[in-house]
Amino acid sequence: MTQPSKTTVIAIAGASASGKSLFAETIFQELLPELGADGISIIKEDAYYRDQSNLCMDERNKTNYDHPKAFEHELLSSQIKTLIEQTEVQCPVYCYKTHTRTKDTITIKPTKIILVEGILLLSNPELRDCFDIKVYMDTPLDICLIRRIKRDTKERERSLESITNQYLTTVRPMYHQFIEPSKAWADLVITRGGKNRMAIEVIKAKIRQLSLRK
Ligand SMILES: Nc1ncnc2c1ncn2[C@@H]1O[C@H](COP(=O)(O)OP(=O)(O)O)[C@@H](O)[C@H]1O
Ligand SMILES: Nc1ccn([C@@H]2O[C@H](COP(=O)(O)O)[C@@H](O)[C@H]2O)c(=O)n1
Repeated sequence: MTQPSKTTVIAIAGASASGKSLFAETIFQELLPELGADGISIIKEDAYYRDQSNLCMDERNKTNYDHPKAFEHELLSSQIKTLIEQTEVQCPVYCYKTHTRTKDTITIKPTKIILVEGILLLSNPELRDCFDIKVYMDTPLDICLIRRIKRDTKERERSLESITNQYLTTVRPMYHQFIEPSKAWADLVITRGGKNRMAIEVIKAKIRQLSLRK
């Protein structure tokens, strides 16, 4: 994106449980002391899953959460553009248990560096255009599945049966249809997940360099 503003927006995309959150959170936590809260922030694409409060739980359970239509990408891109214009936004808050947004929002203030992480960030042309640097976490799908099972049973209150059903019906097919092809748009492809120390250091060095810009 051609952007004379002081903001740099970095996308971190890739399969579910490929390590996007860990990678983004590690960079954020390690740079926060030097860049400060007005220097760096994180936005999660998951916060922009569509509100489903009008649907009953049975209907919500049937949603394909790995299809681009499940996200309000137009709200995400418009909020990124608002932040680039140096105006704060109200980011939705999403609940994986109820499959919908809560009534709360979180204020996100403009920062010099914005990290955005999510599965389908590079699949949407308008959204893609918002990013100055596009990173793709290229973790093998079997490793992602093992990590997703561990994470979703512990943190998202899912049963093994629901995880494996969802994986076979939507997660895996949508990965092949939308996520894997979006790797072609990436500037950097990261192997070995959210603990790839060299990749973390390379992105941190680039962010430090960009943060010195007026
Ligand atoms: N390189 C890695 N080694 C071990 N565990 C990892 C690694 N990368 C990520 N994880 C773990 O795998 C799980 C999924 O990672 P997460 O960052 O939540 O993925 P994503 O945001 O892509 O869905 C988390 O529990 C995380 O701590
Ligand atoms: N109600 C929901 C919403 C999303 N998911 C799954 O989350 C995955 C994306 O988040 P990651 O942190 O894993 O990247 C996506 O694969 C959806 O299947 C869900 O299970 N329930």
